Amino acid sequence: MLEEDMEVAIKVVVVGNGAVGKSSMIQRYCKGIFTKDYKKTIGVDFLERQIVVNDEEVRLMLWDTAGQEEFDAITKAYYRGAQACVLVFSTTDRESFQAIGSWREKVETEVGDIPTVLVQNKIDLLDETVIKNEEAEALAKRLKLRFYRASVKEDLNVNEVFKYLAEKYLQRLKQKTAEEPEVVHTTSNKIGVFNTTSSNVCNQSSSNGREVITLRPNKQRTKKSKNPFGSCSLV
Ligand SMILES: Nc1nc2c(ncn2[C@@H]2O[C@H](COP(=O)(O)OP(=O)(O)OP(=O)(O)O)[C@@H](O)[C@H]2O)c(=O)[nH]1
Repeated sequence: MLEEDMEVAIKVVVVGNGAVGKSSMIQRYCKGIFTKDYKKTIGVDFLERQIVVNDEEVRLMLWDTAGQEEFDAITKAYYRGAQACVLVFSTTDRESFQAIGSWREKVETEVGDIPTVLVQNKIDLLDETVIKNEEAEALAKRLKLRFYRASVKEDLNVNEVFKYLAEKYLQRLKQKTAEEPEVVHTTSNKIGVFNTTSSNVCNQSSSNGREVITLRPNKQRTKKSKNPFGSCSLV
């Protein structure tokens, strides 16, 4: 553990065009289910799951943002305080692939450089693909991002995406802690280590002057659950 009674919690934003499978990915990961129905996300939703990475208990808070531009103003506000990001496009939707650069910019403008991963979803529909493998790989290389081909439907590579992000985040956190040891004690909330002894929500300013909404869980929510999906909740 990084510190006794502390829990690492990571806010992850999942972004990309409408209907690429963002809500489905989060539902698959947190609830273990897949539905064929398409229900457009209005604004944002949020689910969470606890995992263990390198003996470290990590709580992933997955923020599902709407893909439609009409919700841009709302979703952008929710990028703030994000500590990791999943950029999603669909195998059968060329526009969603072309929009990845602009999604990355939107997130970067709000939160800077955070651990990010590029995901090509719906690879079960490879017969209908409109994106060449080389193109997708070239994009990942250009953006310097780890790239996963996934199928939420077939539950392929979904766990890997979030595990990678959690590892990457922990790596950065440890680096930061080694460089500035006091950071965990004094500004722990900003870097995702939550004190589990209190239960409240507070706002504070981040280093770039923006407001950061800090969620502090109570002790109960940090207890280990035997059911991997037991700690999911819809807010
Ligand atoms: N074949 C296939 N269909 C998928 C997969 N993932 C999601 N879908 C379907 O794609 C449609 C859109 O999925 P959503 O998860 O609602 O998409 P979204 O990105 O959250 O959409 P917005 O809320 O509009 O931003 C749904 O009908 C899903 O069932 C997949 O891996 N394979």
